Amino acid sequence: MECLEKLTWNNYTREELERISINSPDEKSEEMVYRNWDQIAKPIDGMGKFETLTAQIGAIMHTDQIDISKKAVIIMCADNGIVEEGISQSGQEVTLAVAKSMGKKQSSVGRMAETAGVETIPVDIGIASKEKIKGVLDRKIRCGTKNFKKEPAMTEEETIRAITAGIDLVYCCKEKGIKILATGEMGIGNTTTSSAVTAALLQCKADEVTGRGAGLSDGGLLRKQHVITEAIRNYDLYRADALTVLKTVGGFDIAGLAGVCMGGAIYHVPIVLDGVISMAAALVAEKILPGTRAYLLPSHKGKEPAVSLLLKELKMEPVIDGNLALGEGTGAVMMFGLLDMAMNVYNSRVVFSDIQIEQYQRF
Ligand SMILES: O=C(O)c1ccc[n+]([C@@H]2O[C@H](COP(=O)([O-])O)[C@@H](O)[C@H]2O)c1
Ligand SMILES: Cc1cc2nc[nH]c2cc1C
Repeated sequence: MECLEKLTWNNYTREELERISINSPDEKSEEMVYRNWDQIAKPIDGMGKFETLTAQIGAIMHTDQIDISKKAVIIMCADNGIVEEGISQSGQEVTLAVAKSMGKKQSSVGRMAETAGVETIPVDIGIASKEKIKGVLDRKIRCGTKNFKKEPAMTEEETIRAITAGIDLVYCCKEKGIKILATGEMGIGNTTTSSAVTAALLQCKADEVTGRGAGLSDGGLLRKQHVITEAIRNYDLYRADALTVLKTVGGFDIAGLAGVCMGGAIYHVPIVLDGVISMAAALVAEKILPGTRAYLLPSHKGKEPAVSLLLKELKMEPVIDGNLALGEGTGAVMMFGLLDMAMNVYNSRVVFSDIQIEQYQRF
């Protein structure tokens, strides 16, 4: 646990961060996982997407002897200055309240994690309060971002510190014996920042990617779309690089989660993505460190409109299509439950000879 108590890394400069190179996952291990699945007494490809996902996990871990028994969800909690513009149904105080509940393992993700046997790691990366929260790791960069309608949300130095915190947490979790991680977040206003980042990076219109978030009136939705459109125009974001987009209209939570994605790629830890905020962070990570995508697994196709475009861009096909819009890492933790079932089949090694049947051959 000690490693998790404080940041163990120095911060990067932009140049140092961009110079990190990501290796591809191990194709031999991937092939071996597929071969093992074929030996199990079941129809060929019977486990569908779970065969692909577990082969990806094997490739990331460089083994076909897959162990994902120890799992955790890293939940980046932060506030967003843009909330001043009336783009969320909820007030900023909700971020602190839910983070406190997470510290007691009582929020939605806490209950789901209890069912799935997953550790929750809530992180204060920028909640708008000076309060130390029990059960929540302190990686606060600042008490909330600036209102991006008026000025960039973060400085470049703050953005890179948040990314570094995410990378560092993956390292600490790996040291602790955690084999696979999920991403989660809590932050009122973060569907606005995620939609803005997505629109800028995918060069699409705000109304294509902007939804009602945690529940928003028709008027609120129009305001949200307008704020994003104006920011893209005023900061010329269709022509900006990913780090600039992130610092201008993103948030500490998205930056921290982009760091978690990068950490997965650097330390060979599979990262299961949650909803729209996690996916926007994944896109940022892939743009800054190409190749990161291969270390990321989708979990669910959520309700926010940006999700479809993000999934297409990241070339991901999630298993769960639940219209979820909860965040906190709930969809990713749900996916852990399904992966555990798939792994139980895989590791049981009940092969064709066990049931006195000749193994099917692929044709
Ligand atoms: O994960 C998602 O896809 C998702 C979709 C809609 C809302 N949320 C959660 O709702 C909060 C953001 O909603 P909003 O309307 O304040 O931007 C934030 O705490 C997210 O965890 C999350
Ligand atoms: C209560 C509440 C809980 C949440 N969890 C994630 N986002 C949230 C938004 C609200 C409003």
